[in-house]
Amino acid sequence: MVMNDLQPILSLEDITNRFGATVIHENLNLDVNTGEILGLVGGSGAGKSVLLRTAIGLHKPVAGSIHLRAKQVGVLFQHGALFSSMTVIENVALPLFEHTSLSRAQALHLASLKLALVGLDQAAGARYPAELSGGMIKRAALARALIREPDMLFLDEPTAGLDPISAAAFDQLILTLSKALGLTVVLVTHDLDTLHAICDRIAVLSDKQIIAIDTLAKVAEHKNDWIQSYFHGPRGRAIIDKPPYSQHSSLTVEN
Ligand SMILES: Nc1ncnc2c1ncn2[C@@H]1O[C@H](COP(=O)(O)OP(=O)(O)OP(=O)(O)O)[C@@H](O)[C@H]1O
Repeated sequence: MVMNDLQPILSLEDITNRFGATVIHENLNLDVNTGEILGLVGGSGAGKSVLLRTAIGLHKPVAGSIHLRAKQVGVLFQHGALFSSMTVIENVALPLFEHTSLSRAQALHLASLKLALVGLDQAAGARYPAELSGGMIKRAALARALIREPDMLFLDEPTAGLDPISAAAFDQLILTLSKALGLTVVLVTHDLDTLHAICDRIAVLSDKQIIAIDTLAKVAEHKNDWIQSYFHGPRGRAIIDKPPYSQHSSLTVEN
């Protein structure tokens, strides 16, 4: 309801994570709004993946609290490879095999619907992961993340390893699905194009905390050194200075 939508779907409060003596997060706070696509950025090793794992309950912080109000969560892990010994459709259906009492036939039928949703046909579903392109594997992994009808998706570097055209197509798929299904999305990325094309807000993880969270344009104005070099280096400038995809009337993106 409206009242619930005003509440963040995810709140991380005063989170501290450490491995041995190494502190990764210290009194970190982050709110994710219902329905938004939030991009989480930060230098290598800043703790983005650990934060994502903390949010979904796979990593227990040494201090702080997590309020996750999503009814169902889907996750696409950074190295979320599909099982090579199973066909693509079996991989997508796997969470249903494991977590529901659906029959095998029912689970496979639902998996085929999810494959269609992400733009993969039956022939792709019948193949083994090694027989798919990188872009198709990402799509299959996304179908698996969607199989239990999540209202929130966590994506760890969804476009890593994709060529620019496949990455742009995957960005647009995430955007379309998010808006069509009302999904809240948190995505960890190094991809400036992704941030620019689909993220409503950007959160910057640096020095163990979220040091900025706002629109791309506003975050890029922040005086922090990492933000300046990330958003205003040669790659960042090209992105910041161009209009979002939605204003590129002639752009078509295909896989
Ligand atoms: N299970 C673990 N045990 C010990 N150290 C860990 C563990 N998991 C992560 N770390 C350390 O925590 C730090 C943050 O790791 P994390 O993977 O979250 O970084 P990241 O921001 O996602 O980096 P990248 O952008 O390179 O993927 C790193 O120094 C990493 O070595």
